[in-house]
Amino acid sequence: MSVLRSVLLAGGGTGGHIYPLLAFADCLRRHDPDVRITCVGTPKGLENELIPPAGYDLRQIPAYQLPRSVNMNLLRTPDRMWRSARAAGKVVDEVQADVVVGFGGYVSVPAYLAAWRRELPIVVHEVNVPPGVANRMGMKFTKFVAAGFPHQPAQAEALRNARVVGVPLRTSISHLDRDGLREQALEHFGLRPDLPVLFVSGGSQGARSLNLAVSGAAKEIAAAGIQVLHVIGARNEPVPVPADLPVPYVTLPYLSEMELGYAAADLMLCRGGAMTCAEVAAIGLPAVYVPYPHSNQEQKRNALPVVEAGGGLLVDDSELSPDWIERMVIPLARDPQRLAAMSAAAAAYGRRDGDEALLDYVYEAVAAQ
Ligand SMILES: CC(=O)N[C@H]1[C@@H](OP(=O)(O)OP(=O)(O)OC[C@H]2O[C@@H](n3ccc(=O)[nH]c3=O)[C@H](O)[C@@H]2O)O[C@H](CO)[C@@H](O)[C@@H]1O
Repeated sequence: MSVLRSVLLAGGGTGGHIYPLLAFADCLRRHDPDVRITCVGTPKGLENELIPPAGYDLRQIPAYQLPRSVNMNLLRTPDRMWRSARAAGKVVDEVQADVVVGFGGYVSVPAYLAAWRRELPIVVHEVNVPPGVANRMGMKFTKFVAAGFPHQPAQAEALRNARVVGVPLRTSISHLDRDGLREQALEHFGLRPDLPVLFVSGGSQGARSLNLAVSGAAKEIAAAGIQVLHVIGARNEPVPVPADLPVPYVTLPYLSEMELGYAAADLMLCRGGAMTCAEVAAIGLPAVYVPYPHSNQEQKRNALPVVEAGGGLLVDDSELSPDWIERMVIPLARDPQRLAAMSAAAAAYGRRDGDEALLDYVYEAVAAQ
C-alpha cells in the first residue's frame, strides 16, 4: 500500500456532496494522522459552514457557472472555469497533493482540471445513482470512478464501470448500535418504550408533502398506538398536530444527532436523498421512501435498489396522503415480523464501510500512477 502525504478533497454546494467528503476525511485521518488534508470550496458555498468547523483546511477558489451539459469541448470551457482551475492548481502545487478526490458539485471540476493538467491521480466519488454534471465531467479524466450504489443498467450509463464502494458515512451512523442506543434515544425525545415509533424526515430541508400527509393522519396513527418523531425542516411551517393525542407525537425543526432518531425508530418515512438512502439501509432501518418528484427522478433512482432488495416501500409523492398513510404505513408499523424482514433486507443491501472502501480505492489509484 502506497503512503499518502497530501490529499486534496473537492466537493461542495450541497450537503449531499460535503457529508461524504467529511466522512472520508475523518477516515483518512484515523488511518494516517500525518497525512495533509486540504479541501477546496467556493466563497459562498455551504462548504464554508461545514468544513472548517470539522477541523479541515478549506481553500477558496473563485466560483463559476457550471455548464448544463457534459458534451462540450473542454478547451472551449468558459474562461471563468479556467480561472478557477488555475486557482485550484495553485492549491494543488502548494500542498503538493498526491491525489485529488472529488465528490461532485461545481467546485470539483476545477480541481479535476488542475489534477489532469499535472497528471495527478484523480478519484471521482458519485453519491447519487444518476451522476451529476460535475462528476460526469470528472469521469472524462480518470478511470478511477467510485459509486455509492450498485449500477442499474437502464439508469446510470456513466457509472457502468465504476467501483461500487458505498457511501462514506459519519461514524456516529456507520458505527451505530440501534438496539444499544434505543433506550437512551427514546428517553431523549420523551417517547415511550412500549410502542412503535415512526420517524419522519424529509432530508436536510424537510419535505412539505410528508409533513402534510403525516400530520393529517396524526389522529389515526395515534389511535393505532404508534408514536411519531417528526423532523419538519428548519424553514417549513410547523405541522398542525392535534393537542389531545393519546400517544406522543414529537416535532422538531432539525435534528443534528440523526443517530438518536434512527435508534428510536422502528420505521422511517423519508425522501430518497442519497445520504438518507445510504444511512437508512446501512443501519437496517425499514423505510417508506417518498422520492422528491423533481430533479430528473434522481431520488427515485436512489431509493429503488434498496426497495427492490426488500428493505422498504416506495410511493410517489403524488400518491402520498393521510389516507395512504392509514392504509399502508399504519399496518406496517404494527407488524414486527414484516419490519424485521425489511430490516434484514435493508442491512444486507446497505453497507457501513463506504469510507474504508473508498480509501482502499484511493490507495489503488495512487499506486497505479
Ligand atoms: C431535493 C434535492 O435536490 N435533494 C438532493 C439533496 O438531498 P438532501 O440534502 O436532503 O440530502 P440527503 O438525503 O442525501 O442527506 C441529508 C443528510 O442530512 C442529514 N440530516 C437530515 C435531516 C436532519 O434533521 N438532520 C440531519 O443530520 C441526514 O442524516 C443526511 O446525512 O442532496 C442529495 C445528495 O446529493 C440528493 O440525492 C437529493 O436528491
